[in-house]
Amino acid sequence: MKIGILTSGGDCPGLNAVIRGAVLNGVISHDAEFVGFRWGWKGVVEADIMPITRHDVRGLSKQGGTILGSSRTNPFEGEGGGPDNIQRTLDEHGIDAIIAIGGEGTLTAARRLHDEGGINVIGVPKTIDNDLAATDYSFGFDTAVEIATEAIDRLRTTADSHGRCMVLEVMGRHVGWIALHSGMAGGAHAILIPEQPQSIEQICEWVESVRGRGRAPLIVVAEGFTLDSMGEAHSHKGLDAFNRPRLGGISEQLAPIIEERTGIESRATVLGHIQRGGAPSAYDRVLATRLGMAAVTAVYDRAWGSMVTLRGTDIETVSIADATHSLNRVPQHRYDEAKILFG
Ligand SMILES: Nc1ncnc2c1ncn2[C@@H]1O[C@H](COP(=O)(O)OP(=O)(O)OP(=O)(O)O)[C@@H](O)[C@H]1O
Ligand SMILES: O=P(O)(O)OC[C@H]1O[C@](O)(CO)[C@@H](O)[C@@H]1O
Ligand SMILES: [Mg+2]
Repeated sequence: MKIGILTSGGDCPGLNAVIRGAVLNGVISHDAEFVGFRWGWKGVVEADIMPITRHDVRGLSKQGGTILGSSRTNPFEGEGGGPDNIQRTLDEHGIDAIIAIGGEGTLTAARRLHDEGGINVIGVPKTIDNDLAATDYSFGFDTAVEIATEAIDRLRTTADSHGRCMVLEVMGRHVGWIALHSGMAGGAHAILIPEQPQSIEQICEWVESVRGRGRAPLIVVAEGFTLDSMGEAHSHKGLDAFNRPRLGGISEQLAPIIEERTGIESRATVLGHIQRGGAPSAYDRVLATRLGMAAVTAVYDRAWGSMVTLRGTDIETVSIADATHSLNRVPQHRYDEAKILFG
């Protein structure tokens, strides 16, 4: 078989490890041939296709980013878009199946191409946010948490030196998993996540209680967090390619308010894309490699329209529809557990 691979949506440490896992399993176990679509669905729509050999994936599991490039192109748009045109392109290039590695948007597009046009697609979940349902963890999350935790550790020493309040902003558009895990790992005094709007009074109460014990307060906030007085998440950077607000900057809103209300000098740090760059952790390399290998097995099982997933310690297969109908949000009991440590 000839299998085409694409990476779409925001990049994520571990994408290259998925590609390597797929190619090695395909070549070794099935004598498969591989090509890559450049820049996500854009490469499918524009037939921008490159060969991927076993040689091309050498040493790739530790490499950040994606050798194929990524974008937020919609595969239903443009001259070569839509299931009929895409099937024609696949036929012209003798491609039997697509392995689509992406988040909820990419996988929804993959499901529609399969359901509406019969395209042979297998999905692989990727997101540093860990917001995809139907998989216990997604690769990239562990790496992002590690990077955010290191940032907390570093902010703590400078905060202590000046007696300041530090507000660290991490990614997490709809869910607060990165904030929750890095905040717990780094001993944050408050963790603010999209699932749990808070009042500014409550935040300042936590800050003052920390100062009362002679400590420098450290707050972790996810970019999608809202104060209970805000209608929607803070955004001042315009829209993304799919016309959604680009988030970021809530920490810069909070720090001056905290300073004004508590009198504690406060600083904001936006960690941004540092969380998505660089080498994946060992955990993410293993998870990504296993998912890539399993995606090829799913191709040979002709399990079209399904996604490979982590359940406990096993890699399983679910329908993409099941994986995309809801988000993996931080449940109440996990927040309540973390909250015992606030203030
Ligand atoms: N319902 C949909 N139908 C068709 N295409 C879609 C749909 N939702 C998203 N897409 C396309 O898939 C692209 C990738 O989706 P998106 O930008 O949300 O990234 P993602 O795969 O979810 O990864 P990330 O974790 O970065 O959000 C979108 O830019 C859009 O072009
Ligand atoms: O800056 P970009 O690449 O458009 O995307 C940023 C978004 O992508 C993510 O990193 C992953 O979905 C979000 O946390 C963030 O809001
Ligand atoms: Mg998305």
